[in-house]
Amino acid sequence: MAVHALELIDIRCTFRAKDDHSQRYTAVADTTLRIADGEFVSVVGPTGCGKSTLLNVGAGLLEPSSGSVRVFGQPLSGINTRAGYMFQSEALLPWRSALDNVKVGLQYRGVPDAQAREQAEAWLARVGLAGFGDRYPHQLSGGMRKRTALAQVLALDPDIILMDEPFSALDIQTRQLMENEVLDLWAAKKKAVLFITHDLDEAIAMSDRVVVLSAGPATHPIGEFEIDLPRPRDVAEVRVHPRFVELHTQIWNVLRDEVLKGYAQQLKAVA
Ligand SMILES: Nc1ncnc2c1ncn2[C@@H]1O[C@H](COP(=O)(O)OP(=O)(O)OP(=O)(O)O)[C@@H](O)[C@H]1O
Repeated sequence: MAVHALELIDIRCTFRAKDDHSQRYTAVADTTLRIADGEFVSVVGPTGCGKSTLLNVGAGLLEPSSGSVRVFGQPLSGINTRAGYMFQSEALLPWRSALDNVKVGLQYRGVPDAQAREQAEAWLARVGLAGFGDRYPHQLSGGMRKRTALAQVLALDPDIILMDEPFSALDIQTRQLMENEVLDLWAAKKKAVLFITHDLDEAIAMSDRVVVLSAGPATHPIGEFEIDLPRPRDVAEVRVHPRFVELHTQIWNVLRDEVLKGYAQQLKAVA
């Protein structure tokens, strides 16, 4: 049997409720998610359902209340050192240049300075930022900052890439450019990717497989779809492919009720 890059097995995550610490809130329950080596898997679900919680479990940043995590067949304890993590929010150090931001992870790993510089420059060039290495984050556009963050993650050559709505803050054109760039980089190295998004179009355009989560509490997978669209893909062009439209309809049929439930819960929470 093939070894999976990442396995989340029978995961449950229970937190103390934010407003009343005597109460418990089970965000995720009965969730098993396996990602094969080289597979691109997206997880979609209504807002607040537990997508980031699952990603944090896979990154080793959050210990589940029960269940287990395996990385290339080995039980995970502590931080998942084989994974690189790209967040929704800005993760660049504002006082470091783009080049130094990409270098920092390599330096923590003990790569000598000259070599770290060379690798960081090569990665900045690969994400289209050759010549921008001396700019500070505030001197870069939102898309350029995302490219820098991407170079920062990929420079470490992780076997697993965890991405939590990395492009949600970008305008649609920049977002599609970045999505295509990620697909090109992924096709060259074929790492396992766990991609979290609430955007179903993005999930279908990028992935080999889309997993749909239920609304919370006790979020769990309620559908799983193989995305059998041809590759290489252009995320803008693939959206008009008849099979894309078919898959979108099938998945949306499963997701729609959960989105409505999630929305109703949000309204209740602010009432
Ligand atoms: N540390 C925590 N303590 C208490 N509750 C938490 C904690 N982390 C997450 N939660 C709750 O668990 C649920 C799932 O949160 P999570 O951030 O994983 O959802 P999400 O699907 O990623 O959300 P979004 O779509 O808004 O990004 C939410 O109700 C959240 O308030």
